[in-house]
Amino acid sequence: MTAPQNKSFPVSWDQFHRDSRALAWRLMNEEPFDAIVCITRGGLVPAAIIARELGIRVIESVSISSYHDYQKQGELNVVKPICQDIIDLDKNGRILIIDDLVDTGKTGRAVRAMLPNAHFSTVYAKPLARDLVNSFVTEVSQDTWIYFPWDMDVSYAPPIRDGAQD
Ligand SMILES: O=P(O)(O)OC[C@H]1O[C@H](OP(=O)(O)OP(=O)(O)O)[C@H](O)[C@@H]1O
Ligand SMILES: Nc1nc2[nH]cnc2c(=O)[nH]1
Ligand SMILES: [Mg+2]
Repeated sequence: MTAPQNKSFPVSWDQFHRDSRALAWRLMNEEPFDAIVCITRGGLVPAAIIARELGIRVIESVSISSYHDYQKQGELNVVKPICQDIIDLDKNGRILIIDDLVDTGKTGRAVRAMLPNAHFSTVYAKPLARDLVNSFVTEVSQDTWIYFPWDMDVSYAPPIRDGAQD
């Protein structure tokens, strides 16, 4: 159980695109990769952006779910495992694992165990799991919840003097 995540970090589509591109720039130093394994669902969007920037056309997914009740993490459930062809490719150490973020690190650790030689990258990282990833773009504090553009909608914001929250 981690501290309550009572700060918020909303991310727009523009910002997420820019941050994912920044990660692709960093990965230019680690190339070449034979394939991307994205951790769905959150890893799908950054994987698409990075695949485009680095010219990677082999994309596999591994589906892990553990946040069954909004911010509450429960038991880890591997909904779709990685196919054997990709596990075999890991021997060459040229697989890139992509996710949107690491928080406690529980999800990332499970995928790391499946592909021990892979390079693991996320767009955002919280301190508890920062050392688990080989590269990331932005660190946010452990008590912050990141809101991704696909989880948000445009809505009315009351004026600051009427008690708007930041
Ligand atoms: O480091 P952890 O504490 O394990 O949390 C990180 C994981 O949590 C989120 O996925 P989630 O389980 O919510 O599923 P989703 O990607 O399908 O939204 C996020 O996309 C990461 O995969
Ligand atoms: N959207 C979102 N999902 C998460 N899963 C674990 N931590 C987070 C977070 O900060 N934001
Ligand atoms: Mg996820």
